[in-house]
Amino acid sequence: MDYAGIVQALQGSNTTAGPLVADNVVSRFAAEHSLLATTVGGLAATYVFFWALLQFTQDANEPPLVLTAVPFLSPIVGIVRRSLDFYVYMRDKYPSLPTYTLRLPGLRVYMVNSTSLIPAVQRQWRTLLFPPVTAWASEVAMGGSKEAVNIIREDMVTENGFMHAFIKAIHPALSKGPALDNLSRNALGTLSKSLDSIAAHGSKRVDMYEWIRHEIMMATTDSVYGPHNPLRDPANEADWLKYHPAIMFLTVNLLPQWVFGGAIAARNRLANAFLRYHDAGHYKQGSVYIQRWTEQFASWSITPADVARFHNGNLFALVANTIPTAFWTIYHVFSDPTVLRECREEVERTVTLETLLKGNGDEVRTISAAAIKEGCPTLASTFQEVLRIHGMVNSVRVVSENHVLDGKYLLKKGGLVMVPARVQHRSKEAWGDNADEFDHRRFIRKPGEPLPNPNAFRGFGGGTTLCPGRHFATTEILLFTAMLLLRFDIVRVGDGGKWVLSTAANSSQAEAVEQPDYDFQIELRPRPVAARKWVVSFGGDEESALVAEEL
Ligand code: HEM
Repeated sequence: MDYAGIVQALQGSNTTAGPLVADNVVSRFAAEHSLLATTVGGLAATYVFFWALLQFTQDANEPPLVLTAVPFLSPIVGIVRRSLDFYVYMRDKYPSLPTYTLRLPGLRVYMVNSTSLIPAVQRQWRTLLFPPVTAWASEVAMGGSKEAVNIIREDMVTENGFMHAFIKAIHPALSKGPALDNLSRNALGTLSKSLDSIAAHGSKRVDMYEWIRHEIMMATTDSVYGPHNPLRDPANEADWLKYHPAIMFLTVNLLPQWVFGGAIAARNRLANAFLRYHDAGHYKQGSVYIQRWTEQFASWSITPADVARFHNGNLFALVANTIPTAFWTIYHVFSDPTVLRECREEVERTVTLETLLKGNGDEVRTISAAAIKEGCPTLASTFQEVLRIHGMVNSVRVVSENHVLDGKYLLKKGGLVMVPARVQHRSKEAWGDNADEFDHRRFIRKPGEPLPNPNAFRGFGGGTTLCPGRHFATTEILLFTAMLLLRFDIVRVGDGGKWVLSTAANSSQAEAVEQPDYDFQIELRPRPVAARKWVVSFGGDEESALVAEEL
């Protein structure tokens, strides 16, 4: 019976036929629609069941529960719908909540909004653990064997466990000192050679992101892996480009692995290339960093096949964030005439010119890392503003036992704590009313003005997991940008020469920095001094490391 028929029958029940006819009509309707009634009833019962489950399993002392309209599913819908904007949207929707709970199927997520709660989270690094996140990625995204992952998982709390020992072992090779200077010197050596070659051949048109990606990839991996850098083989670089976009999906692990068959095959080929590098002992000619890194695995009896798999993870740490950060820095410096002028003036003042008396009187121009550090506050501030505006790390911690955060909020064992950088970076309380705008001078220290709250800056994370590679990345990016400023003009090709900031909505959330949604062409035009001899100097008696937090 269709709708019109039902209406007609029910209207008929008010006529002379009386209540008997009406009863018949209703029972016929009920009989014919029993399936619909059962379904609606079932759905209602299911809804009530899950709603009750949600309410009864939520402790009153946990952070307030939100997004419960469709129990366990509303948060997923919100995350999928709003993607990167989800966390800021939630902060604005619930401005009075320092922290809140999201309930997903089988999982509690405690989101941290309030800047003042961040030190409390970071202090509890033995209870709110980062190593399980690394162990998980080692298994599902890098394909580590069960044996190797068990070694990583065995003790994730004390200094006796693999992860803490590992981080402790690599830190000195990435901290101020000769090992870091060598890393930076070699990376800048590769970049200089590439710029020399462009300068020698006149202008060059490139796709901006792709060009920076390749340059940073080669410079970083040359300096880390040494003369036998596997990424120098174009086949290995191509395999990285096939594997990299799948890392986020492999880490989330919702879809079956065969969906990513091509990416996994590329990952395995790349691991084989690293295995050959490892077996030949080529790391011994690489940086101190890669030597310590490798020795650490060996001392925990992790097999070469697994070491090779974890090289893929190391490659991710090395380049996944350095590349987009370099891109946005160069973009913001060259796309805005004011930023360009101010940064170029600063950098030009640091250059020392030496005329060689021997030979034919050639000139040598030297950029010193120490002089850039001391003399370029606007460039340094622009770099930090890039990390503030484009930094999007979602620091995740696993709750290893019930814990009352800051004496107020019960966090239950097995839950996740998340500190989304974007919430902090777009906080008006921390950064003022123009928090959403790019202000290249924001980080320049002005006398009498208070410094911004350091907890609201999450570009390199914070606490015990503060990025150990931050000095290397900072030095590489700032000196690359400085060399470009000195030697090249950059012109936007197409679109009437207008620089338009790319959206970043499709960014992989495995990364700590947004990635542009599209690429575009630029032309590198050598300035009159471009083809002269340029030298980048490090070390000596000077303090050369561009230490991120000292900028
Ligand atoms: C601009 C470039 C970079 C950015 C923005 C960046 C960002 C970050 C962030 C935000 C974290 C903390 C993650 C968290 O707490 O959840 C982190 C951790 C880490 N980063 Fe970086 N990173 C960069 C470059 C590098 C480089 C070049 C290396 C390697 C030499 C590196 C190695 C690491 C490692 C090993 C960790 C984990 C630390 C731990 O487990 O305690 N990063 N990075």
